[in-house]
Amino acid sequence: MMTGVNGTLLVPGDKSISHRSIILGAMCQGQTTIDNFLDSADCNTTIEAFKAMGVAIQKNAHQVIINSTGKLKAPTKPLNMGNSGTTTRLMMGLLSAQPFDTQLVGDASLSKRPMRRVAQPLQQMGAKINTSVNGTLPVKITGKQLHGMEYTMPVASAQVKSAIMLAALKANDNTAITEPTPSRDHTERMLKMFSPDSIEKHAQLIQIKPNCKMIPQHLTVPGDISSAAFWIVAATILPNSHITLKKVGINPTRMGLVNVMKRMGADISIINQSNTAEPIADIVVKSASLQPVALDAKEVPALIDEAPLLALLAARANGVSKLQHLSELRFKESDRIRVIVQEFQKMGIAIKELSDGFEIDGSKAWRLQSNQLDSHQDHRIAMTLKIASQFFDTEIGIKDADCVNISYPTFFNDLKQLRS
Ligand SMILES: O=C(O)C1=C[C@@H](OP(=O)(O)O)[C@@H](O)[C@H](O)C1
Ligand SMILES: C=C(OP(=O)(O)O)C(=O)O
Repeated sequence: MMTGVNGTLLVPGDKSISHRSIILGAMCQGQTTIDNFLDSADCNTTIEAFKAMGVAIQKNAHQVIINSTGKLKAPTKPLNMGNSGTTTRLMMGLLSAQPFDTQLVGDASLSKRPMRRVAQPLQQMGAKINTSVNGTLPVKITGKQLHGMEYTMPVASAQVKSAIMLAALKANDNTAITEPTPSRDHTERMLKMFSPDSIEKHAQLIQIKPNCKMIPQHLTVPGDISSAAFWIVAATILPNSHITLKKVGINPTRMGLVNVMKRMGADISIINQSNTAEPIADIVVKSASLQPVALDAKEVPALIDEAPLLALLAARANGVSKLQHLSELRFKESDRIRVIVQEFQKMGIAIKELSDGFEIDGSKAWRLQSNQLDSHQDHRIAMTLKIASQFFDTEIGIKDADCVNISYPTFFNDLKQLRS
């Protein structure tokens, strides 16, 4: 009998919220403390950037302590954004409005990702930003006094939205941002804590009032639903599974995967819910058989980082799923559409590439073609492939699997614990 995943797990802190807690804490005069901070490569990139601008940040086992004057100093060399799209784009907003110039550089993957989507709206506020000719890093930012603007977002992106909000906090008049499709709203919720007078939100309209008081906070980061997602999927598709994931963030703008999985027939219960600035709950998951599914464009932002896992679910469903509206996946740490197709085909999964997603026939048996898979140095791909590889008796290697350190350094230990 095939064994599944079983037991109780506390997944690490949320990556998006950890980044924002450093950025907003550094903008306050005084001490901010952060419990359950995600100690991962991407979040440490954000810490290092602020240290390079004179902010005192200490880290111990599960707490980060920020002591800031509320003002940043000019860094003495280019700021290294590593692999982190969130750090880069949010910092572009913040740095555009500083009284000094900066340069941002990143690793090979980040240096391919589009930055004009952030540079252009910021330029409308008066920012001076030079990207490479391809619209990528390295980026040069000449600090300026910005003005407010009214902006309707062409792409649903929390990173672009947050960059504009951070720039707007230092502009000389108000800014209004309209989101056609809601994306994760952590910046809005956290800004309401750190600077209640600076933000009003009515449905998809966000209004920012600049130069309001920023108040340091003591906050606890919820468990990352995007990390919990690997176990939610593993427990669903591996027979004889039953897990409980404790204190996971269940912000509705992040719940797309769970909603789609329930439509597919998954057995997921949300219990012990508590409502703080970010709602949290325990998530209980048992094995289930799945129906094929289709996506509505509007639900995609709430599951964008979980799309590789959705492809895996479709590959276990009892029919053909056409997963579309996923073209944003081509601009992540790898082209996640091309890479998922290539690596799933190595496991004999019946998957076809579409311009904006995948067509997957889960009713066809999987047949391993190669016992060496490739993460393409993309953390979410590495973890998705590791869960998929649990279906085979043979040992399967995953190239550059240590890239899980970007968002989930304890992933392999947690897998061992749930499989034992
Ligand atoms: O704002 C954030 O913290 C994030 C927003 C999303 O990116 P986009 O804004 O490009 O959709 C997501 O993919 C990323 O992992 C984290
Ligand atoms: C896309 C991701 O992150 P980022 O954009 O911050 O690199 C991710 O974590 O899947």
